[in-house]
Amino acid sequence: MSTVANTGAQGSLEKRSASPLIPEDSGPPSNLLTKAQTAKRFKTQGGRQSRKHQHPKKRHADQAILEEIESLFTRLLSEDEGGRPETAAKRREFASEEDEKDWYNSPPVPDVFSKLRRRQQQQQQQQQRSEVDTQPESSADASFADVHVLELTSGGMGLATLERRDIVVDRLRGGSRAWVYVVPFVLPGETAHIKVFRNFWGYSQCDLESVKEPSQQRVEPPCKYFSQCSGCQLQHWGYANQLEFKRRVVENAFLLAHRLLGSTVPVLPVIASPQPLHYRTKLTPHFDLPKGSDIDAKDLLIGFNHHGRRQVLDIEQCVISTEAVNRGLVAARDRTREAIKSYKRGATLLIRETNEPLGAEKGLSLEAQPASFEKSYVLDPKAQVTEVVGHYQFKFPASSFFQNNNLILPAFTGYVRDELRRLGELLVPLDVVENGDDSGTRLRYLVDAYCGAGLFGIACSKGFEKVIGIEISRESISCANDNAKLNNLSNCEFILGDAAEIFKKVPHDAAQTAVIIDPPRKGSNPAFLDQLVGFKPAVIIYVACGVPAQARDLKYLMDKGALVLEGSDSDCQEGADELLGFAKYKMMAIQPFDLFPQTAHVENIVSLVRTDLLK
Ligand SMILES: C[S@@+](CC[C@H](N)C(=O)[O-])C[C@H]1O[C@@H](n2cnc3c(N)ncnc32)[C@H](O)[C@@H]1O
Repeated sequence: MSTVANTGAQGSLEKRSASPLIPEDSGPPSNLLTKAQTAKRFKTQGGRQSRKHQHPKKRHADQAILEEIESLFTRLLSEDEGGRPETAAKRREFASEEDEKDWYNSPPVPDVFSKLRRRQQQQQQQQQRSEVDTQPESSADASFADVHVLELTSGGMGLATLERRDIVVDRLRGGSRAWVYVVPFVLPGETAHIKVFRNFWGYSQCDLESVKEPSQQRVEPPCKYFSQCSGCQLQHWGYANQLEFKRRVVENAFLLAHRLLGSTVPVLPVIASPQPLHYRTKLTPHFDLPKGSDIDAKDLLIGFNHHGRRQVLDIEQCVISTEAVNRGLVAARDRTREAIKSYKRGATLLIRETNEPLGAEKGLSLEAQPASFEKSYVLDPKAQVTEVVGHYQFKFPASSFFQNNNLILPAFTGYVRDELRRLGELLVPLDVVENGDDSGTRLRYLVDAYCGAGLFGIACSKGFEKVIGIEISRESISCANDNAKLNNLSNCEFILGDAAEIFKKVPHDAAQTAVIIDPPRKGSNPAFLDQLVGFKPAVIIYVACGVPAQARDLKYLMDKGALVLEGSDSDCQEGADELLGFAKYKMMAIQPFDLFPQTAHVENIVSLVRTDLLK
């Protein structure tokens, strides 16, 4: 099978391979980020710290890609040595800052833009000199190459090198380094023909021209827009392989980026979405309308960003979205086209599925009711949407936050509920501590921080005396309180505010309290985390849609001494938490979930317990 992603002149490789593409005397890009820079990355997930004084190629490079390259090299070395990642630290450093700059300033591929300019100039000169031979210079172009894909980044981009894996490992072992090509829509182990379109500090961004040696794991993408639409990254990979890839993404984020885990807490296999297609309950296609343009409705492009172009790709159907959402997409496109004259600029449309339970009496719990729904869609952002998760109903405005894969939500919330029960049983029962008898239960209170419309607080409320949620969106908090009433729950209260403030408002004994946190993709922040471990809840369940940010937050707790790894010295410092003013936690499980099949996104749930309360 050979996939052609782009058409374009096939470049000659002879010219390129004649010169040494990878400098012999070169070291790995091990010092791309200093410790201080890494610390500053806390502020944003992407680590966009001030780059004013950096070299332009480094300033514009994607820091996340640089880290992934670093992580890949570290792993290649450690795998090769059959040992722990730490062994990679043996690599030779650059001799000097100048040495480092020189290497990054002269990538093994020439500056593609200056080359293009030179070629244009040559062509002009040639045309001026001779009117007879107008044949342009052959498409021999050093920006084409065949590369070997070693791995995918957490965003699903291939990291490839000119040489095969074993030669790259040899180079790394010898203290040398390899230039990396970042290529979309490829798989590990494949050989791809690529075209470089931009060079950065240590890597080149490429278009995929064709797959020369496909992986056996490659499958036919189910969507005709795949490789043009920027929405999905993994449709060309079998679903089981996607799941294993996501497990490794979590493992790498924890184990390698932050040396967080040691080998004591394995990352569990990813829990799959019940359906790898037709699961998405919300779509937000958009269209552009340049100022003053008088576009014909039939020519209007409505869809998603075209991969690698500043252009909208017209999308008629989306295979990862539900059938109701696809019906809504048709209606939204028609409606927009009909009303095109009323738009002055482009806009983003909203399509959201709503699941009205059939036969459910309004305001009653759905317990014991048949699970049949009328699935329809809404296009108005203010329209009320209903979702049913297990025995609970949730209502919220179409534009506000709610998880977008409702098929997996019973398993997702059920896992958190089971984890609360399981961890509660691992703790010393309350009355043993208080009265010396063992009849009491430990976890009586639940805090749901970043609670949205109350999903986790409500779904896990059973068995808790009191649930308190906090959320910064006024709209969501009002929905959360309404949802508690809708489900006849009198033990739930949702408060408007910043999550970092919640612990001042929790009147309950921390040693009997579990906290669920589910922050946005950028993760939490030191203010919240300090208060969290200062409050000292018995159990913490951290739900994350941004795994790198989650790993960073846990590393913060580890550096602070609040998260201890099994066997580490701080594990045995009895009572130190009393002096320090925060509790110490142990990681009990790392469970990823696949809420977004076919894309590179992964959700991850980490469970922590207070070490001094463990039986
Ligand atoms: C990933 S969503 C999770 C919502 C909810 N747990 C769910 O699963 O439906 C994150 C939520 O955090 C809220 N949020 C963001 N920053 C916050 C802050 N500083 N304090 C409280 N809530 C915040 C957002 O409004 C959003 O509803």
